[in-house]
Amino acid sequence: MSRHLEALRKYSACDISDGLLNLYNIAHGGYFPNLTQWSGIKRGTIAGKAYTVLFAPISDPRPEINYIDDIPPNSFIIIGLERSLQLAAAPYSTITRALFGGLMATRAQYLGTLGTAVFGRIRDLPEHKKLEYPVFSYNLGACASKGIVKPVAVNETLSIMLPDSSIENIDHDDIIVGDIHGIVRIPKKKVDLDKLINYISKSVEVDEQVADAIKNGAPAKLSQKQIRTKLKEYM
Ligand SMILES: O=C([O-])CC(=O)C(=O)O
Ligand code: NI
Repeated sequence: MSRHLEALRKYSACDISDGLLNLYNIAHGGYFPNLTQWSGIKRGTIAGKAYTVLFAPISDPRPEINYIDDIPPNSFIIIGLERSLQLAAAPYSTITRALFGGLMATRAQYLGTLGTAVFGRIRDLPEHKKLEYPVFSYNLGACASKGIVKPVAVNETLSIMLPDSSIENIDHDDIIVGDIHGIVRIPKKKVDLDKLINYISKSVEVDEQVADAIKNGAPAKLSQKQIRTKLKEYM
């Protein structure tokens, strides 16, 4: 695993989001809302390279592809539905079929994939739990995807609809960090990873100092303001 992925695993999705917002002014700190982590929570933070998979309606002219058998190690599989199938509000998609299941997870894990995030439904939850394979999704489902939607492309940019109907993209090889809070995208085109990781390490250190001050009776707002000024030199 690359040095950057190893380093990012030491932090929470919240820490990464702070860095992306404060250092790069990235919208929403790179966070994609409304995903639940259903399994693999014991593994802690997962940081992998986005391996994007696009699902389209069965009527799409592109043929169905096999995306699962040739995934590079340290990937984070990101499954998205075409724009026309997405909703801004719950349940976030018009598709009730599950896009990922236990057999896919078993293969992904065998290939050294670190986790899967599905902007839609997943099934076979007990299997993901037994594998301790990290799976994130909007919701659960029972029925397979066949006959309704199909995977049509890998490693193309995915467009994900947010609750305000705006669109955020995920590109192939972006770094995706996931934990119990959901997933955060580090856009490879915008971010210097050494600079980001250095900032996050200082920011976590400073937050520990703020926590110590608060435990000793100092007011929270004032402590945050005073102690966090130290971070300016890393920006
Ligand atoms: O059959 C499917 O569509 C997916 C599935 O359940 C599995 O991967 O186990
Ligand atoms: Ni299954």
